[in-house]
Amino acid sequence: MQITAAASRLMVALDYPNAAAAERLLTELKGIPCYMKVGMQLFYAAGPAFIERLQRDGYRVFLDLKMHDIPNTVKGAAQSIASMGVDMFNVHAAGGVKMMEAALAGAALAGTAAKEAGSTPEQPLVIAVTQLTSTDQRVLNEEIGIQGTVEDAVVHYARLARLAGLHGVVASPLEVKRIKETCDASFITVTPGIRPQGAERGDQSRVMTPGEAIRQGTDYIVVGRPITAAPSPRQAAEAILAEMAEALAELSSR
Ligand SMILES: O=C(O)c1cc(=O)[nH]c(=O)n1[C@@H]1O[C@H](COP(=O)(O)O)[C@@H](O)[C@H]1O
Repeated sequence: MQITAAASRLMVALDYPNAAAAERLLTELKGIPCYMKVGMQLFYAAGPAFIERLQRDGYRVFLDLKMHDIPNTVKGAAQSIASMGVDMFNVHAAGGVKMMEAALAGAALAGTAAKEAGSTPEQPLVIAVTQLTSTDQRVLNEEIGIQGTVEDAVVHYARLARLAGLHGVVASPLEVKRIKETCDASFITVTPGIRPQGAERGDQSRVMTPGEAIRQGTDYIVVGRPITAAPSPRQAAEAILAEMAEALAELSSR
């Protein structure tokens, strides 16, 4: 039971160069009812056909294209994305409130068009990337040019995303508690930067283990290389799910 609950909060990042490579992981993970995240690498190579393929297998899909452009362009792109029927997509909060509102407006237009065509689609969840989990304090202050702490910068963007009417944000698990306190417990947090004990960080700066992230109260964890680069992706995913399930059991017994 807890494993199924854990799987519904796990988003596997399908960061692969083509559909065939992603297919191999899907075969490995067959039967695990997790979310699948399609990012720029796979989407630019495999396109909407791969989204449809995931949907045919019943997967929920997070299309992670991190849009950041003028509001009119984002509105049109959001309409195109939402018309694929994905469950979630994202934009950069750095694009500002008007741009985030435009993403919602574009998604709504896709919903209206689908209704006129006779179907009743669910509106996708639209979330905003705050500060990338690869960004550390030095990069934020010296390169991006935002002063103050990473946590304050993340919370500032989370506030803007909420103001724009978005459903949630992408942040590291380290910021989840403050985001939930500031915005609302129901404001969704999607947290990459997940590294099981002893796993390589790679380019991630703000990291936590799967269990710790769940204990922070995050809604979804995003995991790529700790699963996709593991000798046995299935075993790696099952170990992560077991860790998540244990943390969920602890939370529900509190
Ligand atoms: O929007 C995202 O999904 C995202 C935001 C962020 O701040 N950090 C981040 O790592 N991601 C994505 O989450 C995944 C993390 O992958 P791993 O570092 O391999 O676990 C990648 O697909 C990233 O593109």
